[in-house]
Amino acid sequence: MLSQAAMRGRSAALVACLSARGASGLSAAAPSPSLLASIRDPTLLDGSGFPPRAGGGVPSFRVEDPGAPSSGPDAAVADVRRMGEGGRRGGHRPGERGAPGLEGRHDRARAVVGPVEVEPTDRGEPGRRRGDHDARVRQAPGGVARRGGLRSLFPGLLRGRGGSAELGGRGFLSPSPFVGDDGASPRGRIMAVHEAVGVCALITPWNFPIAMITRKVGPALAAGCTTVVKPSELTPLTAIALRTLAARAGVPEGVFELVTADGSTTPEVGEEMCTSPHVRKVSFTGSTRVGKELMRQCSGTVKRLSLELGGNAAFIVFEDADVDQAVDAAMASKFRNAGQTCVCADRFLVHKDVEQEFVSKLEKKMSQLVVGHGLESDTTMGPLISDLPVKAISDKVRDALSEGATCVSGGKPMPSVGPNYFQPTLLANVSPDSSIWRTETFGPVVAVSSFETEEEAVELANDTASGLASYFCTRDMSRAFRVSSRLENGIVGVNEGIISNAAAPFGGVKESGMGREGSSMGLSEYLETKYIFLNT
Ligand SMILES: NC(=O)c1ccc[n+]([C@@H]2O[C@H](COP(=O)([O-])OP(=O)(O)OC[C@H]3O[C@@H](n4cnc5c(N)ncnc54)[C@H](O)[C@@H]3O)[C@@H](O)[C@H]2O)c1
Ligand SMILES: O=CCCC(=O)O
Repeated sequence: MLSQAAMRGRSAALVACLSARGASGLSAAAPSPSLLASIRDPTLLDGSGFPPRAGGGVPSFRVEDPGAPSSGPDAAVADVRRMGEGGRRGGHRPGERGAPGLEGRHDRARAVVGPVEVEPTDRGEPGRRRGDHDARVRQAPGGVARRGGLRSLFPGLLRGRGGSAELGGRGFLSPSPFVGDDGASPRGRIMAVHEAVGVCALITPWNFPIAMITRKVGPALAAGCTTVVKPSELTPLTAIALRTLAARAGVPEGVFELVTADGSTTPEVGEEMCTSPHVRKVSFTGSTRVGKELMRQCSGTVKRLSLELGGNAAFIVFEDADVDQAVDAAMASKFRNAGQTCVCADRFLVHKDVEQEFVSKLEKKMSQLVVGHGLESDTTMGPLISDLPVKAISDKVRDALSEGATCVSGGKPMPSVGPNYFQPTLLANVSPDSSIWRTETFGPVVAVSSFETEEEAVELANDTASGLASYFCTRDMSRAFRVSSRLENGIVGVNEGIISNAAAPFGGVKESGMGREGSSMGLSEYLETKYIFLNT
C-alpha cells in the first residue's frame, strides 16, 4: 500500500512526466468564438484558483460548438491554456476527498449552474428546464441531477462499509477467528482492510462530458486515490470548468489533475498513462476499438482496468406489451442526446402483431421532436457531435435502404439547421445483416425488424459482440424474469427506456467492457482488499 504522500508524489510525477512531453505532446483547449460567446461564466475556463503556468510553447486546439449553424470565422481564440502542466503539490487526506467537498460549499450553486451553461454547447445536448414536460427526451441523465447523485453517493457508501471520514475507507471488515486445517482452536484473527488502489488515470468520452468524469473521480477520491483525467478532445471545456469548480471548492492540487490533448497527441498521452508504472489503475469510457488497444497497453504493468465500452442495444416489443408505454420508453431511450448514448436503443425488434401500431405511434411522437441548438428553449433534440457521424449515418441509412428497408420518416442530414444535424429517422423492415443493425449507430435512427416468437427475439437480441444494455416491453411477469435472465447484457430495462441511476451498477459484458460504475460496486473498482493474519 502506498502512503497517501507517496500517492501524491506519484500522481505529481505522472503529471510532470506527461507535461515534460507537453511542449510537443500536450495541447491546451480553446473554444471557438461562437462557443466562447455562449458561455455565461467564462471564468470557469480561465483557471482561477490555480493559476495556469505561463505558456511554455504549449499549442492550443480549437473546440467547436457542435450546434452552431456553421463553423464560423476562425477568429483569434481565447487564451485558456490549461492543465497537465506539471508537478503540482498538494495534500489529499482521504477523509477530505475532493469531489464530495463540492457539497455544502458556497460554490455549490455555481457547481450546478456553471457546467450546464458549458455542456450544451460543448457537446450540444439540450438541458432539462424548469417545468419541462418533455424531460424524458430532453433530459441529460448524464445531466446535473444525476451528477449531484454521483457526488453524494460515494462518501455515504464508504461510511456504510465501515470507513469513516478519518479512516478514508480503511475500516476493518469484520475480523474473524483463524482456525487451522486440523480444526484446532483458533490461533489468531483474520482481518481484511480496504485500501485505495493508488494513482488512477481516467480517460473519458465526449457524450456526457461531466457525468463520465464524476462517475470515475467521485469514487476514486472517496476511496482515497489520486486522479489524472484525460477528457475527450471534443469536449474539454466542461472538464476544465469542472476542475476549476473542484479547485474553488477546495480540492487540493495533485488530487484531481487534468490533461487535455488533441486528436493527434491523444494516443501518446494514452500510452503514457497505460504503461507508466506509477499508474495503478486505468478507467476508460469510450469506443470498444480504443478500449481493446488500452487493454493491450495496460497488460505490461498488469494494471487494474475498468472498461465502459460501446453498445448496440436491442429494444424488444412483445405482443403483450402496452404499446403506448413501449413508444414512450423507445423515445426516451433512442433520442436521449440525439441517440449518442452508449445505452441508446439501436435495434428495435417488434412482434409482428403489434409492429404496425408501434411504428405508426412512434412516427407520430418522433414528428413532434424539435431539432435545434441545445440552448434554444424549445429544442428537444440537439446536433450530432460533428459532421463525421452525419456522413457515417447517411451511409448506413443508404445501405439499409438498398438492402430492403423502408424509410418511414426522416433519413437525411439537415444542412439548413447546421452541418451536424440529422433528421430523427424511422426505418422499417431492416435486415439484421445490414450495418445499421450490426454496429452501434450513435445517432437518431430507429431501425425496426419484426419477429414471431420469444425464442427468435432473444436470439436476435443476443446476436452481437456487444453486451451493454437491452430493453423489452411486456405485461407478462414470468416473461419479464425469463427474458431478463436470458439477455446477454450488463443492464436490462423492462418497460423503461431510461435506466441510468447513480445507485445502480452500470456496465457491460462481452465486448462492452468490464467493471461497473455507480453503486457500491463503482466504489470497489478503486479499492484493493488486503488480508492480514494476526497471530494472537
Ligand atoms: N459503456 C459506457 O458507459 C459508455 C459511456 C459513454 C460512451 N461510451 C462509448 O463511447 C463511444 C463514443 O465516445 P468517443 O467517440 O469519445 O469514444 P473514443 O473511444 O473515440 O474516445 C474516448 C476517449 O478516448 C480517447 N482516445 C481515443 N484514442 C485513444 C488512444 N489511442 N489512446 C488513449 N485514449 C484515446 C479520446 O480522446 C476520448 O477521450 C461509443 O462507442 C459509446 O458507446 C460508452
Ligand atoms: O453514454 C453512456 C452513459 C450514459 C448513461 O449513463 O446512461
